Amino acid sequence: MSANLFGRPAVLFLPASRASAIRKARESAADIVFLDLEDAVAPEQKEEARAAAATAAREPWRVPLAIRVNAHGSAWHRKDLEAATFADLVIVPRVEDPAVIAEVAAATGRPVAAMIETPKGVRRCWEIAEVAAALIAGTNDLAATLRLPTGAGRAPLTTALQTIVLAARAAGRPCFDGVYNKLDDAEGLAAEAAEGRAFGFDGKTLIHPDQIAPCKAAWAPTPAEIARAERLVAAASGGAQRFEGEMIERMHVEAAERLLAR
Ligand SMILES: CC(C)(COP(=O)(O)OP(=O)(O)OC[C@H]1O[C@@H](n2cnc3c(N)ncnc32)[C@H](O)[C@@H]1OP(=O)(O)O)[C@@H](O)C(=O)NCCC(=O)NCCSC(=O)C[C@H](O)C(=O)O
Ligand SMILES: [Mg+2]
Repeated sequence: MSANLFGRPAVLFLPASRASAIRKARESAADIVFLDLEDAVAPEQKEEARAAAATAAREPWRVPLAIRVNAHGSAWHRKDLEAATFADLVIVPRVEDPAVIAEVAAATGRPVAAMIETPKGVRRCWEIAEVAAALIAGTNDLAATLRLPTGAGRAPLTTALQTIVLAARAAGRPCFDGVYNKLDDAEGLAAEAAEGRAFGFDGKTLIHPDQIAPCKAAWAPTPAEIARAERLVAAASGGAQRFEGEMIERMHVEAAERLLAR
């Protein structure tokens, strides 16, 4: 499957080593599932996780199934690529060089998405977006590599997040926001998801099934947005005009049509 990743806001990560999570993900309302072989899996479980990911990826899924391999240059990367040949999409963490994407695509024959999670990755984000199937913000690693103090929040990440969205849009690729670590804070998750949508991301990566519904709600157009879009499309005359006290032009009509199509 060469999956269309647009219009799929809820992207669920889970450790491939955790069988119960794979079962839960299959039954969940996630729009894309990422089986992780990297940071969610302890070194002594890498082999087992790789085998489980390959088995899961061979089975049919209702949604696109991705495998996140260990970083290029790590001890596990090469073997992970063999498992990833069964997935719809391969995710490569800590990408800093577009050549890595080309190499992984050649080795697996699969579309390859890049995680941007270091300053060097942000610096080459534009080139990476040209060859990657999607961009994903790795906000934990970004915070770590920037040496942000605990609790610094997202303000110091603004330039990186906006660069990821700009690079993805310039290349016509989908892009996904980073994860929200606080498992029991549905309100905080909803706020961060709304912020991600406002930034321009196509969706958000998630770490627990309980985060799926608030994420989908954040990306779903509200009844008020839908009603306004319907009125705007009906009123559109082709050029600049007054609409409910605001100027609208072609791009506003196109945005309203996109929203209605969703
Ligand atoms: C964070 C967790 C370790 C919490 O686990 P736990 O406390 O055991 O959760 P629960 O008791 O609430 O679990 C209840 C059941 O739900 C299943 N479950 C839990 N999480 C998931 C999931 N993500 N997907 C599917 N199913 C899930 C459990 O298996 C339980 O099932 P059952 O036993 O049948 O009742 C855990 O939630 C977790 O591991 N989350 C994902 C971690 C992960 O994938 N991390 C990698 C991505 S984050 C990252 O690295 C981003 C990036 O790289 C960056 O730098 O920012
Ligand atoms: Mg990371």
